[in-house]
Amino acid sequence: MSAKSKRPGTANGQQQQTPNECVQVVVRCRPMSNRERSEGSPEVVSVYPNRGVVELQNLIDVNKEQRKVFTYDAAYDASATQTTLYHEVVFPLVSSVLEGFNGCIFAYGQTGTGKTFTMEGARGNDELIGIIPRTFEQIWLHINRTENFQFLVDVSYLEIYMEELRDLLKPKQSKQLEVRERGSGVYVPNLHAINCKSVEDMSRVMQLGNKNRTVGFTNMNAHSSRSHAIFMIKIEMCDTETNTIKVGKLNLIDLAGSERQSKTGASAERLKEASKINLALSSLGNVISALAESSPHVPYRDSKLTRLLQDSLGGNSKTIMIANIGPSNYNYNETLTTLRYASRAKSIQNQPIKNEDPQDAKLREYQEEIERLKRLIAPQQQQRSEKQAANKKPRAKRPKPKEQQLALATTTNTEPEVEEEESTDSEADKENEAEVAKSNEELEKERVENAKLAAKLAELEGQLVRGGKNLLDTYSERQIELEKKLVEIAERKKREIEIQQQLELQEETTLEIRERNISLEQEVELKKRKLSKCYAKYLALQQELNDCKHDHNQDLRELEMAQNELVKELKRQLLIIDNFVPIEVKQRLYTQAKYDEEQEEWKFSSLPLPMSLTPDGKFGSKRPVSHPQRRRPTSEYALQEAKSNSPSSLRFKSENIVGYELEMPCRTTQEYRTPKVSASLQAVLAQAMQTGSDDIDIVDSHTNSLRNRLENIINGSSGGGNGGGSPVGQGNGIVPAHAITPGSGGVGGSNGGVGGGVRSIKSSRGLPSADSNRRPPTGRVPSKKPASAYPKARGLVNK
Ligand SMILES: Nc1ncnc2c1ncn2[C@@H]1O[C@H](COP(=O)(O)OP(=O)(O)OP(=O)(O)O)[C@@H](O)[C@H]1O
Repeated sequence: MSAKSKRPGTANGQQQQTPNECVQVVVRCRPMSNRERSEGSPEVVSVYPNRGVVELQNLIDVNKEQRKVFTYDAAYDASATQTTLYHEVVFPLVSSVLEGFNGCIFAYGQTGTGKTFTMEGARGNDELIGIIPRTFEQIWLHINRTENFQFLVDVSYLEIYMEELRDLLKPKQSKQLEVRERGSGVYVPNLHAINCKSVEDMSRVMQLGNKNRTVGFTNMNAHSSRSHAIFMIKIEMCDTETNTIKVGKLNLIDLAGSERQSKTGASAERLKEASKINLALSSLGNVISALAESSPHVPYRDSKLTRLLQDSLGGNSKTIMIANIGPSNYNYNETLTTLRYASRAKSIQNQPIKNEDPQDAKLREYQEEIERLKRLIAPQQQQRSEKQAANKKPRAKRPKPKEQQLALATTTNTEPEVEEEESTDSEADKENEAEVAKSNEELEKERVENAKLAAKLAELEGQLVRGGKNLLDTYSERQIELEKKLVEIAERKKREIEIQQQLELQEETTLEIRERNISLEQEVELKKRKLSKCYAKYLALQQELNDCKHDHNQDLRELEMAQNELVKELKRQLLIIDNFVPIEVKQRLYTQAKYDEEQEEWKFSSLPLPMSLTPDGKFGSKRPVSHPQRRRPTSEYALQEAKSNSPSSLRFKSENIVGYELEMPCRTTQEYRTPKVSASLQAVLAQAMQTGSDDIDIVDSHTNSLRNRLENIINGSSGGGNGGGSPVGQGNGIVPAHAITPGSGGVGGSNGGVGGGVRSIKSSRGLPSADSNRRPPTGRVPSKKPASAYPKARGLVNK
């Protein structure tokens, strides 16, 4: 979704738009850790809080630019206290939230640089409490001071662990949490919210959530956050005089730290976590870069984290990014990356909106419900009291026909029938009593109903907090004054930094203007200087590009390593499945396993147990029952299977593992195959073997020429003597090694002809003779040897 296309609508009530506002970026550098000190790693970060400047020194590569300077909205060194940071940076933002704006503060940085310390603080030390608990105090101080206002404060707490949303206030909730979008921004349906009425209530909720948060040990941080945690506060405020409602939402985010696997010493599980953390953080980096470059496409949908931060980055929220860094040279590359992202984030523009009279305000709903309940209860109470009064009065006897008769009788002086009169009287009394009992019953019912309504009314009214109630209980006047002064000082400091930065900028421009007005010669000089400046900038950019490439490659390598680890783990598990899980079970598991695209994980669909109909007509399990006389529970089925010889019964013979045959490794070599030798040559060889000689040398594999040469040798054995003119010396042929001597006629001096494809085949007797020992095994023709004295008719000559 593009940054421009994504603007919250005004469908739900009025949303007052204010001018665009940049994301406020603050850098905080923590002190050197004990480990860094003991390792003697030098400090390479210099912070100039008065100018909002951070300087990073490069001690690693002398060929690169030595100092890198970054400017931010504010910069804090190791000496900055939690209170200073809160008053100077966070206080104004929370004040805006209390006016009905959306606000977001997120801590970003490498692992172990103090994100959790900044957001939550150190537990058990009031001076060191972090931003989140301090916002509780500011919010309730404001509520307790504000008269004629009703407040409704709800708190939620969630984490993103391995790309999955988890409700930290209801960790066992089975419903899958999702990020959704509507007119007023992103939200998480079904996320549990707890109503709070004091600082203590909110602290309790925070502690409850922290207990459920995923943390772990790494080499870089003993208490490392393995998830991104988001603490959400929603404050609805109603002006009781004008009856207008405002809603302020504050998201306080402690991100998990980016980390290098090599430094954190991650195990397989930590590696998976780290790769998800790094992926989410790199998608956050991509969103920041896209927004900074006003790219038409902003990849919010790449991760759950960026989806949740959609309103805070390029959306309708006032946002503060706190970039945490470490001072040591050991973390130079990570610090540089954080400073670069922080620098880019400065140019992200948001369009904060004031949420006035939103339709979905719970407070309005509650007020309407309270009114309705009040309207219901009041007339019922009146009716009840009337009824009660009526029941208490002695009931006037109804004018009965008999009384009328009596009256008539007195006037006419006739005698009434007394007996009849008495019986009708008692009947009327009975009727009266029944009526009273009935109305009492009705009254009781109404009373119970009313009590229920009153309880609901009390509950709803209890959730709403009236402002301006117990100001003096919470803070004394002097404290309030002090707070005001602190905020004023913070404002002044902020302005000072701004002025200082403007001054520096103006100085630069004045210098440029002055330089512009000088002579031509100087202009050349100026241009040269400008050129060198540009060149330096170009070099710096090139350097940055190289660094980015290097970072990218490193990320890639780490991902590959993570992938390798995962593949290894997968192979191990497959090996276990292949060797230790029975085939039927394996097949059943494979058919049951389904990949859930949405959750990106495998799930088992449960298959019903095989059921059969028993003789008495009931369904029973097919699973065989255990045999009673066995040492360990064994089913009938297993016993039957054990007796049979089918391959599947192996698992029932004894223990599974013992019953399986070993899987032998596959063969990687081939059987030795004797080379093809022509029949004639074989015959010759066989003949030669019969001579009982030790070694025979055969030179060349050409059968025909072999035959020729053999014949030559056999026929012209006399020529084997001195000066025989044999063709042997001319190249290929079977050469009786001893026959080839320098002095042997045609052979002499023609050793070159014997070279090339010389092969040596030993006789089956294997061991070389004493003679052969003397001969070099290279197949080269010995230079001096006596002429052969062996029978020539056989074609081969013994050594
Ligand atoms: N400004 C600071 N002053 C003193 N100590 C600090 C400061 N910042 C961080 N620390 C200490 O550094 C250590 C690591 O801090 P913390 O756990 O907050 O890092 P983190 O960035 O949240 O790490 P992770 O991403 O692994 O969760 C803690 O012991 C913390 O007390």
